[in-house]
Amino acid sequence: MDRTIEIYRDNCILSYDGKKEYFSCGNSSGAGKHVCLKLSDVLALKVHVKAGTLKPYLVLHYVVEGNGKVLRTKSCIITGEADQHLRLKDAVDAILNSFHRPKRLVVFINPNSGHRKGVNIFHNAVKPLFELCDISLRCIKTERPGQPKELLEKYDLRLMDGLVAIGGDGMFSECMNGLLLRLQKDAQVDYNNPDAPLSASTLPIGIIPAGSGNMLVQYLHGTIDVETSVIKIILGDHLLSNAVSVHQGRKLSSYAGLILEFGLVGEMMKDCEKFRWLGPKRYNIVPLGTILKRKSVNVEVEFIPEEPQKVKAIHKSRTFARQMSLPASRLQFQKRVLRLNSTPDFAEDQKCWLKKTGKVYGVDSYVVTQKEKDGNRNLVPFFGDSALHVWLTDKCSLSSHVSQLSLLKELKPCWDFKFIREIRCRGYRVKLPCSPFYKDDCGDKKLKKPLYINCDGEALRVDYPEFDVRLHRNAVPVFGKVG
Ligand SMILES: Nc1ncnc2c1ncn2[C@@H]1O[C@H](COP(=O)(O)OP(=O)(O)OP(=O)(O)O)[C@@H](O)[C@H]1O
Repeated sequence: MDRTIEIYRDNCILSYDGKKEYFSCGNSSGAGKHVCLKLSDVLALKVHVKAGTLKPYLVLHYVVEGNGKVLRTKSCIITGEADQHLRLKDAVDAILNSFHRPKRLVVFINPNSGHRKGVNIFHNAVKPLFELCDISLRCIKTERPGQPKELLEKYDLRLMDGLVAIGGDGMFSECMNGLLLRLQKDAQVDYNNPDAPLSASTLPIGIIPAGSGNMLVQYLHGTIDVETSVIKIILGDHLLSNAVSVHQGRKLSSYAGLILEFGLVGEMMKDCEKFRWLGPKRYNIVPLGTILKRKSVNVEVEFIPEEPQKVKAIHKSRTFARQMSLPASRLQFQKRVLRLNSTPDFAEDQKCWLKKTGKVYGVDSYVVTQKEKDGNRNLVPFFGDSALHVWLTDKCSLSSHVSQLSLLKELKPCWDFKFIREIRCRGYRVKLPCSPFYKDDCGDKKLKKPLYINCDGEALRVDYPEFDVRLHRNAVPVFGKVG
């Protein structure tokens, strides 16, 4: 029987058995097995030549869902005549091109993340899949902290459809910082001013888990499976994620894309850094010591409360535009993304600031917030929330505090405690009125003893008795879909 091969109209790729009764995809494991695929699950269609006979055949590579939200690749052989192959290949390639999947990626590998497997992961699990899908890669193995930021400062962004960080949350954060800072410079944004609207990125960032902390990947894909992360990047879907900026001493200290925890958790990260030689195990051991010596600190937290009405109005007035750093041609790849004045004009809102004061163990905020799903106690991540979720941990017994932190670690609701005060806001300022300070040569007040913020898994030093945090909505697209 002659096998002709066709693209069927309902978005399935199929081989036609010649009887017009059913459509099937020739399968290497045996004839007659019918595979129905959505074209959006197709990764690539490759022409191969059978050794000896020189007869060409096609191999279709596609995605299937496995258990526990994991994605896997599968392939099947499609037989037929050479002219049919050509027709099918052209048709499939045209369809795949119309999906605007990334074609050129810059990959930053942190070889020292987690169990130091980043380079192996790249060669064994990442590169082969990207190559299969004809994605050209510029691969940079980092040699020191700060390198992605340095490279991105000058990198020709026209040469990429996205960034990929192989490492942990810290590596993602560093790439995001490098990209956002570069874009602020290009757009001449006064990034040292906490109230300056952020120029958002239209270049997506992907993350492939290889670190000790892979929370962002877990949030995004519901699994920290490497192959799933690679497939999600290839498929090109992305969601808009918020970021926050941290300013102190009239300067931008950092952006964060995941978490910002001042006080106890910041101290934990600083203590963990001293035990880096222990590897990822340090995160299980060292925090116990930090919590035993926990200290509260007097704070004044001034914040701009969430105002749903107002936030909605601001969204309407946003315009659509292109990444300033990208030439028009590259934008074929970009989905239309909001060109944000991602921060509402805070200066206008000075009157709206509210204040909470007290002695606290921490002022913590999630950039990716968590919402309870369907009334049950399981939390689902929310990347584009209209406000920051901030909580103050007041003085409490050690046992209650440990219970609360354990819930937090297990990603369970942990705010139903009397000593937790919650705020939803668009930005806040932490003042440390009772922390000893001195005046430096410029007359600026500086803390005698630095305090720390856990900024996306890295310890960020607080040197000034005041710092500012601002939410920037939809600041950066991230490859993947929640779920
Ligand atoms: N080659 C390198 N050597 C050491 N540190 C690096 C290197 N490249 C990047 N870094 C820095 O390492 C930090 C942590 O990276 P990452 O999140 O990938 O690893 P992690 O294992 O999850 O975290 P940590 O190492 O802090 O436990 C990042 O802030 C990044 O700047």
